[in-house]
Amino acid sequence: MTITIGLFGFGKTGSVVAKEIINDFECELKWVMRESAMHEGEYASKLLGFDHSEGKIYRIENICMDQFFKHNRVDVIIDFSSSSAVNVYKEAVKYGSKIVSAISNYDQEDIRKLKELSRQTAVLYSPNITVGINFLMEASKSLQKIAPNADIEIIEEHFRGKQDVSGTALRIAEELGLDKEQHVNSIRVGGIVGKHEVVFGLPNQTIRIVHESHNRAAFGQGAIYASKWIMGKETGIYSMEQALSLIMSGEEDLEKDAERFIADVPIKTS
Ligand SMILES: NC(=O)C1=CN([C@@H]2O[C@H](COP(=O)(O)OP(=O)(O)OC[C@H]3O[C@@H](n4cnc5c(N)ncnc54)[C@H](OP(=O)(O)O)[C@@H]3O)[C@@H](O)[C@H]2O)C=CC1
Ligand SMILES: O=C(O)C1=N[C@H](C(=O)O)C[C@H](O)C1
Repeated sequence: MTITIGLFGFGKTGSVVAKEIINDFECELKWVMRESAMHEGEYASKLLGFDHSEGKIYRIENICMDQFFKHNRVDVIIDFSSSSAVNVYKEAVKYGSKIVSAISNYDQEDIRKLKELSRQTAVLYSPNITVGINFLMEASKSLQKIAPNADIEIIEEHFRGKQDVSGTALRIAEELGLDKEQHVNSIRVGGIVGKHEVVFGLPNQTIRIVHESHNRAAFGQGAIYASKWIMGKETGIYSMEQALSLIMSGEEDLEKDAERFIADVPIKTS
């Protein structure tokens, strides 16, 4: 069964996520929503070098919310745009769409609205939607149990233009019971896609657990994994940890799932 997807955001990350969705045989990109008029009415697939037409681009201010979602219903909305988009896709939920939000730093009112939507549909929210960062979180929690007296610092590194503190790093601090203001250290240099390091300081040695996203395709693969997982879920709010729980518990073979992440998925030609 093909999963139909509506994508919010076609920027640094959304444009790469769109390519991953188009490349996935089990998914169909129905539309892309963006803020500016750039490429409005064109197809994301054509802009990304495909021959076929998939993922028509719309400008958010030019759509009639209710009519658009009524006539362009999708199974899952994936959000790589901004905090405020939640005010828009609440209309889509009326037509049964589920939500996978990757927005890393919601403002308080918008995160409340997102949680409100989870009363009507299944919502998965993750500030870092890669499979690997969830392994880092589990490993860090395990190490903290083994070495409860270690000093712990979190270092997050991103591209120079990233304004906000990494939502992932804040989540890691929360999971480890650390003061987010005191123990998250941000570095902004060059074009770093995303690196998170948890440093455990012991009297005579240091242990570091590091996750690095080398390509924004990692976020697309994580969002697609989450979209496939959420299809079978009832109304409620979910995390990426929950979506990966079978893999994390060893009950599911990552190798089997890793095919989605590491195999060269043949590009659609039709
Ligand atoms: N959870 C995760 O693992 C990850 C999360 N992120 C998060 O994804 C978000 C986007 O990151 P990034 O791609 O670097 O940002 P960019 O600024 O490069 O792209 C943002 C995109 O969203 C569009 N946009 C902004 N506001 C709206 C809106 N209200 N409705 C529809 N479209 C909108 C913009 O439109 P236009 O192009 O027309 O201006 C643009 O295409 C950030 O919150 C970032 O933290 C990023 C990577 C991984
Ligand atoms: O803005 C980004 O690009 C990223 N944001 C997320 C965050 O703030 O944690 C995740 C990823 O590291 C990339």
